[in-house]
Amino acid sequence: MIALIRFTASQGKGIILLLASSLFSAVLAVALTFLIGQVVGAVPGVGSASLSTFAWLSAALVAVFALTSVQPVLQDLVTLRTIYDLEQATHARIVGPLLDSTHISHLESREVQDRVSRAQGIGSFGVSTGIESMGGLVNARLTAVGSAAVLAVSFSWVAAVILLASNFLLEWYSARLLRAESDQLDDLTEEQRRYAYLFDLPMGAAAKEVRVFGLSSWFVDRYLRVWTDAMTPLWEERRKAVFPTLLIYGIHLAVMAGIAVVIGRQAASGELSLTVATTALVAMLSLGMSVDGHSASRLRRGLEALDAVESLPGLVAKANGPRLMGTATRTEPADESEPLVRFDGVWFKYPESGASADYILRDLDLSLHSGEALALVGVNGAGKSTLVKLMAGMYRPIKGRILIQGVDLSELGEPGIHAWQDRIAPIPQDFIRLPFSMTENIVFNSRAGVHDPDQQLREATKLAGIAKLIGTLPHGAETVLAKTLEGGVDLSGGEWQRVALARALYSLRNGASVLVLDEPAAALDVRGEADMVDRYLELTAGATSMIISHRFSVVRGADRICVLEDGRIAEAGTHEELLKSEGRYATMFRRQAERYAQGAEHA
Ligand SMILES: Nc1ncnc2c1ncn2[C@@H]1O[C@H](COP(=O)(O)OP(=O)(O)OP(=O)(O)O)[C@@H](O)[C@H]1O
Repeated sequence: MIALIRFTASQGKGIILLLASSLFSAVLAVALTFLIGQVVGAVPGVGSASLSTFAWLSAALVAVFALTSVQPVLQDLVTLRTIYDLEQATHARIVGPLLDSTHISHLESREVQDRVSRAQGIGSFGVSTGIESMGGLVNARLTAVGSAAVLAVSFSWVAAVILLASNFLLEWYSARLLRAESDQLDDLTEEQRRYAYLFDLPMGAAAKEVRVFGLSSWFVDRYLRVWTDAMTPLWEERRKAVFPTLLIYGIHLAVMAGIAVVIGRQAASGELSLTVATTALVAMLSLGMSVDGHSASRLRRGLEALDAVESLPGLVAKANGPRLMGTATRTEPADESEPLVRFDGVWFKYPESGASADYILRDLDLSLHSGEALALVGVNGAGKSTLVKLMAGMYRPIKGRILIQGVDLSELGEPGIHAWQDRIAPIPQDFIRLPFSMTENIVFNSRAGVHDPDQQLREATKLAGIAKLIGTLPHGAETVLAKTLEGGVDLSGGEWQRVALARALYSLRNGASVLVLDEPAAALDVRGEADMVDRYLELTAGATSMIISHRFSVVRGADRICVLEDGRIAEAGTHEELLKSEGRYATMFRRQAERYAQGAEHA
């Protein structure tokens, strides 16, 4: 609770307003109780009060009643503002540690994913719902205390204590019920991710395939099955709880009815005046209805969500291995003779792949020299993309070192790794496709400080072969690349690949010096591929480059080609040298060349 208040207080005055508003609401509830009794007792002809006293009391009652009616609207305004600020702050605290790290192991960690789900609030019971409930709970508690005091003073402290005990029983029970339910939901974070994924997929990434293969009903069926399987135990628990719930609520109602009967009898026998009887009855009703097990449970969930938010940075750090304590930020050469990148006896397998999984890279040695155009080939799953991710410092080797111009990546602190990552201009296989303009897709936000960014953009798009395409777009380079947005267009896979190439070339002209192309021609047609081959040297001019491709036409122009096999570099040399040595490369190249030749014959 203290943590929640501290967190809310850190977001500004919202918490003070929220608590003040709850206090005001409780004061109004008690005042209403008191005034109803007084007004009834002062009705002309019933009590001894004068007409003017009755009029004043009635006016006060109407005023309090009016305030009671307006108060929820004010409370909503305060709550909405506070919740809005809190949701933003919570979101920033969740996303911050996930995005801040230079590594990405945490994004593949199930433990981190579960913690993120909890931080966001499972079953939508998050930090902000907890805060919202805190207001309701404070209100309920103060109303209960005030009403119990009025009941004790006006009627009987025994009745007040019994009703408080009944309230407590009811609250304890409903809180227990909700706790059991939310604990069950906690165990379902993976299932929730699975059905959320199945829900999004047919409307997003797999929209086209789902339709072409007629998978719509299969997806709906699958989604419902996963969802039903996940929810069935929850419903079963709810079903089992029906009878005990009726029983507990029945006891509570019986207690209230019992007190009402005693008050009524004492009023009828003249032991209680009409004012006191009415005050006691209203106080009893107000106390009996101030039970709020839901707010208490939601507050507990909010605290748990806050706990998850606060522990997330530690868990992210744990998933990425010991924190980078290195202080080196330099990635400029200490020794000019050192290669730009050197893998030195590197062993690697993915952190989440388990102890029994085989290593993907095994004692790998590889150097990439400044200004060199290096190509990496190997069969599917050989570990080429993995090697690039390691080179970019997104994962750490399990054994061995990766040196950047003589400096071990593990000796660089986070700023050093950031600086190194800034020097890499990549086109990964699953490159980013932003639903923004063509310009934003290429330059991101890096126009500031760039000399003549428009000219640079023109050069990059020309070199990537999309200058003509931009000319045909309705708003030129400012056209939004998403059909679902107004004025937006959809690009073909090959066109997107050229946009990604333009992005890499633009960043190469603005500080980056290492071009990494992972299957850059995968979506290009024959002419596009030939064009890329012809201009390979032009594309990589002035840069150090690493190109990965299964298309040998693309890699043959590289200064050096390395064959990755069984986790290490099995062969290395120029295209001609490797052909001459009649090894693995030569076999793969000839097989592909034959297929191309056969294809040409049949064409
Ligand atoms: N994030 C990951 N977590 C666990 N295993 C992974 C992950 N990414 C890749 N792998 C596994 O690592 C191995 C190497 O994958 P990688 O993508 O590096 O191969 P590749 O040589 O680039 O393959 P391709 O030519 O098909 O692109 C594969 O067995 C793959 O299943």
